[in-house]
Amino acid sequence: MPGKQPNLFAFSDVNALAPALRSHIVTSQNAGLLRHDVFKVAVSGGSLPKTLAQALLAEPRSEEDVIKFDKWEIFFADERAVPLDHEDSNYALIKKELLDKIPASLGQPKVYPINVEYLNDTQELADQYEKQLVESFAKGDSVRLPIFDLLLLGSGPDGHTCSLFPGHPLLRETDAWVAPIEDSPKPPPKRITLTLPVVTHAVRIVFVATGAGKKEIMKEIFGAGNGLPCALVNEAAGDRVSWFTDNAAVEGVQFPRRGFL
Ligand SMILES: O=C1O[C@H](COP(=O)(O)O)[C@@H](O)[C@H](O)[C@H]1O
Repeated sequence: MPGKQPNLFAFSDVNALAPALRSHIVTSQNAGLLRHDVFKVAVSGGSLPKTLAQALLAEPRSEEDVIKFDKWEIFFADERAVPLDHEDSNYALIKKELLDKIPASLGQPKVYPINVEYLNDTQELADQYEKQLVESFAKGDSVRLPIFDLLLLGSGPDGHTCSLFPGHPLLRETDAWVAPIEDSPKPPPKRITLTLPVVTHAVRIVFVATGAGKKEIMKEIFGAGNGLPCALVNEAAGDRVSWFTDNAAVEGVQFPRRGFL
């Protein structure tokens, strides 16, 4: 892998991982607030929200460690074309795991769910979500891409991230910021997702991958020339990417660059 390499932070377990993940997120938050007085973040579903909640709902260890939720704008890295209270909804998951548990004293984030009026037309669902991004990021100006302060992503056991799946033509999308997918190999089939250029242009990108079930795909992602979506993000974004894993997920994985916290 040429150029700057992604960082890897591996921990004994999720309890050890969570405080380090929090520090990384807080650093990103504080940089975002300095830059534009807001913290623009996109989150994934799957196994991530639980770990994220463990990290973010812990007591701050100092004044610099405070999560300023009232300054957060939370978008979805991908979402399934289902109602917001459906068991497959990424919004429902993050709401249950995190949003509903944020103490009022910490302030509440501005959250951008999909517009469920368009569930039957995934192209329109994606276009409407992109419109929300345009309103938030461009504010009347013309911008080529939305630059998130932070993306919080998962990696599926097939190497997918967001709803960008291995070998799918959507990986070649260069114009749209948000795209529909109607043939997701992982159910449910109809979804929308941030596209690869949006993902790779974020200021920082975090992957959280835990458990022995991720070990084999982690070897592939960090192997040569596999074209897996997670590997494409690593290649394009280099050291703006940080992987937070437990030891079980990275047993036997050769990392070009191992970080220490
Ligand atoms: O379908 C999805 O899967 C990925 C990975 O999920 P995980 O449970 O293996 O962590 C997730 O990041 C994505 O948001 C979700 O829609």
